[in-house]
Amino acid sequence: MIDIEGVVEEIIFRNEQNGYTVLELSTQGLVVTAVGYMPYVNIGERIKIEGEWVEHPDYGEQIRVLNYETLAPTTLEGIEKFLSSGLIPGIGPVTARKIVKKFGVDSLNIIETAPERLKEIKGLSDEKIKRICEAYEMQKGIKEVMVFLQGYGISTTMAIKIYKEYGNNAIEIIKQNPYRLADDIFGIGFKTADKIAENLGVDPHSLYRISSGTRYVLMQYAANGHTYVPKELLKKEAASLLEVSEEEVEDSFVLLVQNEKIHIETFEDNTVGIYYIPYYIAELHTAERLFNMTLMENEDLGLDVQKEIRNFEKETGILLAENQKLAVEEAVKNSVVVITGGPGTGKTTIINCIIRIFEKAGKKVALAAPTGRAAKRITEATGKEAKTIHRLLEYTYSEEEGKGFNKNEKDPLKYDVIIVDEASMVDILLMNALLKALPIGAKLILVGDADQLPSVGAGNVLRDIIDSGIVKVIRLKEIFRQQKQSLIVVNAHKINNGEYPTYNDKNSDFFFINANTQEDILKTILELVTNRLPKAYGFHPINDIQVLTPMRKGIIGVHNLNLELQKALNPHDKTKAEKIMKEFVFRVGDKVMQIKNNYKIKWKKGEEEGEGVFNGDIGIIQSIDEELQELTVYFDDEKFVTYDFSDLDELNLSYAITVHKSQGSEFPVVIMPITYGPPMLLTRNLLYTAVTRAKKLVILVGQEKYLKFMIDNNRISKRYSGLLSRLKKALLYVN
Ligand SMILES: Nc1ncnc2c1ncn2[C@@H]1O[C@H](COP(=O)(O)OP(=O)(O)OP(=O)(O)O)[C@@H](O)[C@H]1O
Repeated sequence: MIDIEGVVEEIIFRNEQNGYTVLELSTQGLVVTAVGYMPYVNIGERIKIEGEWVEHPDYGEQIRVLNYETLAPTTLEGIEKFLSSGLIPGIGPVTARKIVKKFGVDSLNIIETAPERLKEIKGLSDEKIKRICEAYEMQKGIKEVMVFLQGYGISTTMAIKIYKEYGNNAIEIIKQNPYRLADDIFGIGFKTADKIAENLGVDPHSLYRISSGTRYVLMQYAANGHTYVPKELLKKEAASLLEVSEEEVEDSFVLLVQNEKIHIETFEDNTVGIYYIPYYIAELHTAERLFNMTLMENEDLGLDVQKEIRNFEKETGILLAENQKLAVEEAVKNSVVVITGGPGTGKTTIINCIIRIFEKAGKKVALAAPTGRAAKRITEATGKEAKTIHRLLEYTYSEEEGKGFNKNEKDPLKYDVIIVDEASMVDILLMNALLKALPIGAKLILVGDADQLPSVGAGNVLRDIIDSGIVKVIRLKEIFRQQKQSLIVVNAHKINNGEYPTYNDKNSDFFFINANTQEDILKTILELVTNRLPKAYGFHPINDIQVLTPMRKGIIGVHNLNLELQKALNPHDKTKAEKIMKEFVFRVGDKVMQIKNNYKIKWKKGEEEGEGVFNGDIGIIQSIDEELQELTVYFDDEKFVTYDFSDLDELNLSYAITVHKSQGSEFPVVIMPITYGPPMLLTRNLLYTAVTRAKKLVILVGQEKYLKFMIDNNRISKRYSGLLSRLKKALLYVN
């Protein structure tokens, strides 16, 4: 065993995931190579290592590090290197040199204990000094977290996230309840938290561990769209995750009920479902509130609705079909209605007519949609500003109070009528929040397409409401768009009815290109995006064309398509900044998508500021700043959002996205590969959703037999949701 102290000259390699590092250490005039687990060692730092000499077949003699300790750098050169290594956002090589020139070997001490003295350096603003001090403090905290979590495969990025979430109490919080990591930190799963717990001495059979695991399984199910999990299934899954008996899992239910973490419900058919409590409350209240609304006396508008419809027809030149008129009348008559129909069936036209009538009657009307993109679209189509539901309800986040909506039962919305477009995307939590904020007597008009894939979040809200029979539902079937010329619309309806689409008519907007292998499909897609479509139609390859795919993996899976499309559309270029990630590179000009709801992240839109970027939001990378360790995205809804590098796992390239993630968005052109894959993915529902995302052109590429397979495959994956049965029960009660 040897002991060496030296200054880190160079990091030659680092595996961010497990901290394995190869570095060059200068010690007493010599430079030696050291390898081993040293996740948080940085250039310029002085370290003390313990290890042994080994002979590497290719690289020669090196030290295998068994233990290490970091010491603050002491030489001028070391301090300068350390400061400029990128560890402290805000300090680059120039600032580092200035600081060291001024304060010499005392530099780090001054940053730590007398930061106000940094003012003595020319060109450092107060704001920058504040940032430097915060970053210095933070990196010390992160280092502590890293050391504490050594050996659990926690990457530096994860440690930063943990520190940012819990601050200086991180270690204390983890010690108290390591399972919180799996709930709070995106990217840390139950297994990792469980390993930490084991090392902290948590008994594998303790109720504490088992109830944490059970709750985790429930949350996973919720993330996949279920509001509850059947009891037997939950027992099985939790027992297998935790490697304990199903009886032990069942025992944990008692504690979880006591602590108000879960709710156990026996349904009409005697099956038992277990809810994670927020979903139970949301479901229960949604059912209650909807039911109460249907009992509400309806106020007379004091207008002749028929006459108003005739006026609307005169002004727009559109003669409403009977069913459309009915939709308008029912919207006026009832306190809740659902208007559902496929593309081009006149939903927007009806919304326009409804807004007009209510506003003429002096009512205040709010228009909202679940996503920024959908809100923007309906704003353009109606000329009336639509908000996202989050904004309508004044979503806020604060450190003290956490996330929440300012608009709720205590401070309800000040509108008489709320129209929600793309209602199929509203999940149970959001529906509950919306209903909570409705003032007594207000009307709710839900407009959407119930045949789309259901919401990303938990629940089957729109379909359950429709199927329950509790509210008036108007189904629009007739297609009006462009005198039925658009094959996209005609084919969407055909697909939805289980018929095969027509395509490849000259000058039409729906094409199928045959390609037999996945390699050929990929080649064809690349050629279409980069060359054929821009040339033939003038479409912009990044802004206008969206590749959608059912799959995540494989040649035409979302990951590989993104790599290939990035190479073709936004290749490496010395003038464009880049940030290397684990499996790909982010580059200025890349199209990216947010892949989880982030309620805290700040955005700016002109003078306006706010928080929250949501799953499915798409934008373009505007800038990457290595020194500040930040990446800025310009989103479709004109918001600028700056991400800290440690939050970049919330973004993905989005030249290609999965059909699931495309819900609620529309694109001028949609291209989709059609090939073999798991039957649960190749469904009619999914094809219908993909096709209806396109406004101007659909191109399917692949084999026709799989297109047929999809249309014939009418399976709808089951969602465990209790809303339908609650609403039905309520209806029985009235009848
Ligand atoms: N009764 C009608 N007679 C003639 N044209 C109509 C009628 N209703 C709607 N349209 C026209 O059909 C087209 C599609 O209508 P609209 O945009 O309202 O449908 P939509 O259901 O909102 O479709 P999407 O959801 O696909 O946007 C529009 O051009 C509209 O003007």
